[in-house]
Amino acid sequence: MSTESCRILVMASGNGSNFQAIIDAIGNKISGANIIRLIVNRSNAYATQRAEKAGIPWEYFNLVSHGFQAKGEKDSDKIRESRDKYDAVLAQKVIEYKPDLIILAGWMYVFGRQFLDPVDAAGIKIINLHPALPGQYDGTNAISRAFDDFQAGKIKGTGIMVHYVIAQVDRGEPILVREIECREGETLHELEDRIHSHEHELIVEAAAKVAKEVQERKQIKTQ
Ligand SMILES: Nc1nc2c(c(=O)[nH]1)N[C@@H](CN(C=O)c1ccc(C(=O)N[C@@H](CCC(=O)O)C(=O)O)cc1)CN2
Ligand SMILES: NCC(=O)N[C@@H]1O[C@H](COP(=O)([O-])[O-])[C@@H](O)[C@H]1O
Repeated sequence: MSTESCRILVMASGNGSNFQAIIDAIGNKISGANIIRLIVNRSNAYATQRAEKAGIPWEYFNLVSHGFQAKGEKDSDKIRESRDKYDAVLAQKVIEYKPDLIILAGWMYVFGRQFLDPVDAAGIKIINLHPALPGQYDGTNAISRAFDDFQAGKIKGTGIMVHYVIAQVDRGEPILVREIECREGETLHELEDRIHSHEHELIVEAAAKVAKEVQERKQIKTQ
């Protein structure tokens, strides 16, 4: 029986070290899956270099650079309108590539329903890597916020998770969660490095888990 491969599309905004972890795991820790494309929203994202080296097609698609929002726009209604238009076009773009799974690996843009609803209707799952425990430090700068709270004696540790993506930021169902202790005397940079090394493991574990579920679902459909 032919095994249907899970088609993975990755979205990133920066360095792409988690994207690299996924690339390196394809064919071993992540079986029956292939990365069909990378989409970035920052032109200087090093993740694009990683895609080039790996022979993975990539493209840059940005809210301002591609004409959806005027540079420096401050009007909230215009911003909402431009984000909705960007989301709708991005959704159609992604759907045309026919991924089974979208992995947000340091994708620093909040999707609205104009993206989420069409992608969901197309049966495409979206998962996100976030450097915090469920319900803790939603949004950006999660590691530095946890570091500050540890320094202030408010927490003893933090963690990371991979979760399904829903409209409410970082509140989707967790897939995998890993607690990470904070250490006295550790610098923010040292904590960030330690967390990133755990992330590279967790993102691969989560991608493998979801890709397997997708494969099984596709095999059932072909029977
Ligand atoms: N609808 C959802 N969109 C996204 C989710 C999600 O759970 N639901 N996860 C994020 C990833 N993320 C945290 O894990 C995150 C990334 C970025 C932001 C944010 O505030 N972005 C700002 C721009 C910030 C910047 O450019 O530096 C914005 O979108 O205006 C919050 C959370 C991905 N999307
Ligand atoms: N809220 C989302 C968020 O903070 N994501 C974080 O961006 C970094 C991307 O690193 P990378 O570009 O080296 O993969 C990772 O630490 C990831 O958890």
